[in-house]
Amino acid sequence: MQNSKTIWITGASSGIGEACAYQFAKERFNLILTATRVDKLQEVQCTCVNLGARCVIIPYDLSDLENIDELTDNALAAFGKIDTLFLNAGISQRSKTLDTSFSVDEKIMNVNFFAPVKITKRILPSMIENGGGTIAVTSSISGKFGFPLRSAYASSKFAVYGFFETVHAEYYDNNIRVVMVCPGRIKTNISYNALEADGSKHAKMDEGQNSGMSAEKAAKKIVKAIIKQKPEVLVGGKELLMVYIKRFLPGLSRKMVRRVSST
Ligand SMILES: NC(=O)c1ccc[n+]([C@@H]2O[C@H](COP(=O)([O-])OP(=O)(O)OC[C@H]3O[C@@H](n4cnc5c(N)ncnc54)[C@H](O)[C@@H]3O)[C@@H](O)[C@H]2O)c1
Repeated sequence: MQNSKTIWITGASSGIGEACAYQFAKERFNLILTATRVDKLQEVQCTCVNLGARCVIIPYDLSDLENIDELTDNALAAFGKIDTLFLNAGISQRSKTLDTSFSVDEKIMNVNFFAPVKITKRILPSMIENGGGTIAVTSSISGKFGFPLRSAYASSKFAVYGFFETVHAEYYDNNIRVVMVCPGRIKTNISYNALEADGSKHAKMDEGQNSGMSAEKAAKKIVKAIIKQKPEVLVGGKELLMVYIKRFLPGLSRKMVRRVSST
């Protein structure tokens, strides 16, 4: 039977977002999927429909902040309401702070932080009017501690924690629940699509990424946490230990991070 709930997932054309789309399709959510690549989104849509879900795609480049209100209005119109918003689209970085052009810093902040902020400001009033909703946001363990070659990326992932923990505190009484998704290393295209100092693509599958948890396994855990409206879900392998080392032994954490190879 069709679930009457609707979810909008950004970054649904590959990796974590794609794998989560299939899990939500199996749960019979109505799906709205956004990412840059139309052809990939169409393939994901086709699989979701075959799994029994209703699915609409809205391709969009989230580095374009100007037209986000229109994008959001289109997403709201697709099924008449959005119960769950999963702000998952993201772009990573592979360049040292001083080498990175400011336009790369800006692009990463726009896609990973300002686009989610703008979308949320447009969606939240309708969620409140409908009696509540869930906002899930993909941060990262890089949103808990700095990491070599990730100055803008880590900043954007710290920033979403600050913004969305605040949204949770402010709108809890309106029945709004925020789920912070915090992956460690998941085997996706993230390193391939990461930006170098000049904005070109890293275009490599990094060793650490390659040995990460599969997107499918991560998605099962993430989707369960979103449906149960858990405050936070950490997914990955032994790298997640760093979160606890940072919390309880910050000096040791800094020493360990300094020694990490640059990928
Ligand atoms: N893979 C990991 O190890 C890992 C670890 C921590 C956090 N994350 C986060 O998980 C999220 C998903 O990444 P992934 O690992 O699945 O990588 P991925 O590269 O496979 O997927 C990224 C998705 O975001 C979309 N996207 C990127 N730039 C966009 C833009 N300008 N406009 C619209 N969509 C855009 C892509 O089209 C794609 O659908 C990201 O926010 C990433 O930062 C991933």
